[in-house]
Amino acid sequence: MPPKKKTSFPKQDIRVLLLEGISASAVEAFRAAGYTQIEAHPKALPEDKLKERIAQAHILGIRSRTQLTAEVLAEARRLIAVGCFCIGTNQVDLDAAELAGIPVFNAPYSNTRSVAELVVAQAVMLMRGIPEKNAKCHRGIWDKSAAGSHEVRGKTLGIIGYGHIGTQVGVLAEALGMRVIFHDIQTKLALGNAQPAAGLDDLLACADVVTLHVPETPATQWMIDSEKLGLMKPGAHLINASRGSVVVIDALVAALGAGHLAGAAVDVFPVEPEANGPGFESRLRGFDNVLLTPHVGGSTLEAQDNIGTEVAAKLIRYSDNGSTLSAVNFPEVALPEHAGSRRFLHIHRNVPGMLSQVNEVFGRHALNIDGQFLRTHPKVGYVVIDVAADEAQAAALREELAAIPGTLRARVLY
Ligand SMILES: NC(=O)c1ccc[n+]([C@@H]2O[C@H](COP(=O)([O-])OP(=O)(O)OC[C@H]3O[C@@H](n4cnc5c(N)ncnc54)[C@H](O)[C@@H]3O)[C@@H](O)[C@H]2O)c1
Ligand SMILES: O=C(O)CC[C@@H](O)C(=O)O
Repeated sequence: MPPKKKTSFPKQDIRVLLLEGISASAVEAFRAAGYTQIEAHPKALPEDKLKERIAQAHILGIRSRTQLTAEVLAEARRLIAVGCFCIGTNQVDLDAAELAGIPVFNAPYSNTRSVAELVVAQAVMLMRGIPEKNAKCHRGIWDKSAAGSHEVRGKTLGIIGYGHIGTQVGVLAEALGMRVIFHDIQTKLALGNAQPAAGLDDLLACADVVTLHVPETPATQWMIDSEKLGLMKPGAHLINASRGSVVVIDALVAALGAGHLAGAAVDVFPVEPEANGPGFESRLRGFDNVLLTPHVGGSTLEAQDNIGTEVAAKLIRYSDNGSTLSAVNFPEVALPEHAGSRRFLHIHRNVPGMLSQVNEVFGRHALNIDGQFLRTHPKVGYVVIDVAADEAQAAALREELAAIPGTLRARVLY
């Protein structure tokens, strides 16, 4: 049998657009998989440019800066998948993407160790008063004093959000002799000697250092406000390397200004600059006892390299094979290889009778189905059908599938 050609998506026609300085390892992965149209930008694009570019892209890679709103996604007529080359996916309207038939992938683990290492280092720096001492030395002031400077050993670290990062922070902190308590909305296996706190307020009242590791959700938005900061121990420290929307900055400024908190380390901000260079504004600027970093918790070469490979592999697998395993917004289907068959992907609104209409299309062509895989979410269904169709049949079948009312995306692989 002659080798089957791809009918609707030859790889050389697939345009991959990577924004925000995604690691070169992603470009290498796409190239190694046979993709040739790969464009990588070091920055995020302004919204008007993004709308223009997303209309042409088949695969889009972003980090935390690019906002994929419903309005932007409405322009994404050709887009088959989005890769968030990071953990957070709050920058994407996941429901709108799903309803447009676009699976979104991320890298849930690859930068977690980098964040955990930074946070533990920040806890040590804050407890020693190093941010002020560093600032004073830069101004030529010698302040050799132990006042306000403490070992972390024996002190209490309170972790809010005991997930992939929070648990690693706890393990590393215990290795330094800290007592670890945590608060999470889910029941979590406590690692080492960590203990769940009786609740958020209890954690805030007990911890010498509080560190935030929650995702951005409606419940975590502005979760640390003046009331919660007021519950923290006088002289305690706050670390936020989660999302800028979790802490009310004006409230933190007030708590620091009043001397209620001894210091803070903040890596994420409610508004972050679009690109590197001047333009970072924050009321926290100018506090010697505050460590400010430009959202670099996960920015190590090791993490970025791994993320590039991991997310590119997920996008390539979906593009080549249709697997949506680990998509964050989409019915998950883990698919075998499909040598010897053509593979049709049909993404549709999850309404009664859809599967029978899909099967009727194949029935009309008197084609036997080699394999069928279906998963649904409340609003969206994803069915994959393997059939031994020739190229002309495949093109006709794809058109007929695309014409079924309620179809969101219809593709044929090879
Ligand atoms: N600064 C950075 O560069 C950087 C890097 C990576 C991740 N992050 C941020 O860190 C967040 C956490 O990452 P992760 O890998 O640990 O995620 P994760 O999903 O493994 O853990 C998050 C934990 O928070 C808990 N949680 C959710 N809502 C909560 C609430 N209201 N109160 C208490 N707990 C709650 C969840 O149950 C979960 O256990 C990410 O969502 C991302 O926004 C930042
Ligand atoms: O790389 C980024 O832009 C985001 C890093 C981090 O916040 C994440 O969500 O993984």
